[in-house]
Amino acid sequence: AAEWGYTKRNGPFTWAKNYPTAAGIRQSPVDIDTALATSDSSLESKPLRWKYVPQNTRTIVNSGHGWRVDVDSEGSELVGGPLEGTYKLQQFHCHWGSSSDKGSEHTVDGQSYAAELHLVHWNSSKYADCGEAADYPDGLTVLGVLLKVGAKNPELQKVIDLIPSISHRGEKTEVKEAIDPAKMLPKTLSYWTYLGSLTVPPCNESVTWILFKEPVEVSEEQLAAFRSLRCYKRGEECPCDEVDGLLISNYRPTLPLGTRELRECGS
Ligand SMILES: NS(=O)(=O)c1ccc(S(=O)(=O)NCc2cccs2)s1
Ligand SMILES: [Zn+2]
Repeated sequence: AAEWGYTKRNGPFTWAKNYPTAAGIRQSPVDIDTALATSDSSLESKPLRWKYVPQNTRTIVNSGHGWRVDVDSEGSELVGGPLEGTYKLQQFHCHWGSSSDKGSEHTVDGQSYAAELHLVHWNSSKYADCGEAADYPDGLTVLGVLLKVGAKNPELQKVIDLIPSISHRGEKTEVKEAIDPAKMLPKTLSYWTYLGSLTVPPCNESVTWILFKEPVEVSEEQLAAFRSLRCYKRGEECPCDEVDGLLISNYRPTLPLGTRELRECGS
């Protein structure tokens, strides 16, 4: 079957054909209608806490759908806020658009940001690994960080420096200079949280989303580097009808929140 992607032929509006969950009622991303958000004292009473081991960022890979930094989960942990138990970091990656007026997956009161960073965690209190956790409603938690155009982001620059060596699908390389995921998070830790899904096929409805309110800055040049990734393998012809197979856009448009609760913590 033709591999899913982000073009007219294989993009988000075609995914439900091969991945029926993509048509579910607990899908992500969503538009954050800030007027709908309810503040919840139980969230305020259990501050979100994380611990990452920068030396455990192992490899960066071109998945064909973007770049992804795979992490050795050991030593990491995310607890508190809406979470029961302990979650461990599995990987982090990003979504962007063909120009900086769009590219984030979540929108806030209808406003898109230039990109969105996702730190993917799995419930190590209940499941053996990320793959198993992805099949359960409380299996995964993704920390989302909205990226807006501004100053060059020094921590993300360590990722950008590696992009030329993973220009084509399937290419991967060691991350030699440790990347600290904690340094990519905003200063203020206010967030929105709701129950959703993976934003790529198989779109498992197993994600507790935690989206920070404060955007983090990234430069236009850094966004341009993301768009230089190719969605096809070296030596193969370009399958996608994207301008010479460049991954210029890899965000899923928003889905309805429906009857789901949207909670917030912090102003
Ligand atoms: N945009 S997002 O944060 O929702 C992600 C996209 C892909 C993710 S994954 O690489 O963790 N695969 C998820 C898995 C599927 C099956 C076993 S695990 S998480
Ligand atoms: Zn993502």
